[in-house]
Amino acid sequence: MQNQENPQQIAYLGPEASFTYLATKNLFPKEQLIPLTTIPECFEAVSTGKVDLAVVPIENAIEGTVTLTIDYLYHESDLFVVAEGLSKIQQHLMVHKAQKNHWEKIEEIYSHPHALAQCHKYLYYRFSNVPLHQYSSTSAAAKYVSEHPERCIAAIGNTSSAEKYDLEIVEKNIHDFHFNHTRFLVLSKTNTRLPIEGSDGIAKTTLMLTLPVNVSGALHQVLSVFAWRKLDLSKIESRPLKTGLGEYFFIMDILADEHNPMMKGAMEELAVLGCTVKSVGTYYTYLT
Ligand SMILES: O=C(O)C(=O)Cc1ccccc1
Repeated sequence: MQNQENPQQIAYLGPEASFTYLATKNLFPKEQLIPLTTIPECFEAVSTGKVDLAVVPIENAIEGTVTLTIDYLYHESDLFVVAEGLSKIQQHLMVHKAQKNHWEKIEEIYSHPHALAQCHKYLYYRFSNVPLHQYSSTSAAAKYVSEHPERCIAAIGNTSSAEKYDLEIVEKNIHDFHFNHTRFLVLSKTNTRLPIEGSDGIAKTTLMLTLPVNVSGALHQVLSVFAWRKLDLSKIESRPLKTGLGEYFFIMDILADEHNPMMKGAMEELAVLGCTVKSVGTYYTYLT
């Protein structure tokens, strides 16, 4: 995944030291990394060819799906997923060093919405009356705190952010559940998966699917297409089609290669059942 003579340009949800940055740096240690402010900007940078690839968060073990990423994948782009990064996530409370002796009187807390949600119980019991502010990333929040030494405010994020923006970590591991991992997707304009080397070697295919309208048992039929072929689903989730209440598309992760004959058969059978189905690619998982 590296090319020293002609480095690839890889966009990620920045700024530097975000969780996405750490995953991206791990996946692409030799490439040129480009921080962008939002997930839609990452999609656009790949779609318009400004960068070769982009890395965005897709799902957290505590807080669930990053809906913006799923929705952009379905509604707003024709991009493919070419790899997945899986990272352990540890959230810490940090303040400006000038405020380190007053941190128990914090007046405002800043972070990415997923990070705030991962620490919901901690914040509820420890800082119940303190306003929470959503920021585009945990590192953007840390940067903001570093730029306001006169204010008794805090950010929630990782150790790299604390180091990069010279903040003091005042409480460690404040996420509510010990098992805290996030999946990140590597997006590309072409359906060319990253090499199997360094990955877990298990092919995963993500499908986006809509059911035929007003067919009783349609979801049951879809599931049986995979069940009798013994194709293992690792995820199924519905999201609004944005055309009306009760209208959804489904995201399904199948632990099989899209070129596997059983998968090809499944896709054909789904079409015959009246589903619209699109594969956004088969890819491998890399621990980051
Ligand atoms: O805000 C960040 O640092 C991100 O990269 C997004 C995110 C937020 C919380 C957990 C994992 C990723």
